[in-house]
Amino acid sequence: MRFISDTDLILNADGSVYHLNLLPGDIADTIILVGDPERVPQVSRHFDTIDLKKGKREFITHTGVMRGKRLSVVSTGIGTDNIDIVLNELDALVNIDLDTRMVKGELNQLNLIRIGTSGAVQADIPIDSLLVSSAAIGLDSLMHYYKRETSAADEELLAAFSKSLNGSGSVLPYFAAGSRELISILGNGFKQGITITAPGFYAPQGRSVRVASAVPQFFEVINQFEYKGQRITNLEMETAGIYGMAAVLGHRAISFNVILANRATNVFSRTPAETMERFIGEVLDRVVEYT
Ligand SMILES: O=P(O)(O)O[C@H]1O[C@H](CO)[C@@H](O)[C@H]1O
Ligand SMILES: O=c1cc[nH]c(=O)[nH]1
Repeated sequence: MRFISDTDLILNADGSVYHLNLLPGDIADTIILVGDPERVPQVSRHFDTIDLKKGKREFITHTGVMRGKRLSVVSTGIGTDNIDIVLNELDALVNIDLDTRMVKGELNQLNLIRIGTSGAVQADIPIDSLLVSSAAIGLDSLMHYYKRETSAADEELLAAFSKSLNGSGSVLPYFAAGSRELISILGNGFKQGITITAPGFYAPQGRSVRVASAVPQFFEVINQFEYKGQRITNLEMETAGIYGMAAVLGHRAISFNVILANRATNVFSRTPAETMERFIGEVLDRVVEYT
């Protein structure tokens, strides 16, 4: 088995992983991932006990127990560059012996459940609704750096999308599916669709403020793309990285999108905090009951 060097996996003086500042045992095997660090206490206030609070930079973790189920909530900050860090370090906490720096003989599988905000791209997806990402297309480049296997069907969809987005070839997208098992257990009854994970909030999501977009028709392509009955439903900034990294590391992931904006109708929620609060409660109820 391969020894993992001091610079491949950096540990702090107390033995904790470099960015998350966590030790093995600090996390549960079911983890809620949120972008905004301020959403961490909004989730953990539903726990009956909070046994651990740690953090560094934007990566805040609370671990506790809700109705007998041990849960962690971890903030990732914004973007898939942070997802690379969070998923690798969470995996290291459960699958690498940090004393010997060897991969464990028996691997552990985490349940990773994202609750994030998002913008819908279809007029029929209401603001203040919850949507599950069946899969995601990453317009960032994270998963191009990892060896991975993809199915022929996924590659076909991706090729069709890539062709319609950029004849010029300036964007190299990747496709990553969520855990079918988690989606059928936890996502039952919610609208589902393909999420676009963008490497930014403004031009990379088709927004125009002062500088013109270099990818013409970005929004129209995303809004009109259809492949064998599948369509793109929403835009955000982490899900493709979470789905891609969870798959290569052997974990299960599902992403819940709290729809605060509708980009097709240009309407933004008037009650973003209340909507988030309601769906945190709903998702946690399902997580506690079914995982
Ligand atoms: O609400 P969170 O989880 O941060 O997610 C969304 O909000 C941020 C942009 O405002 C991006 O991180 C996007 O993915
Ligand atoms: O439009 C939106 C709303 C929330 N988060 C995003 O990334 N985009």
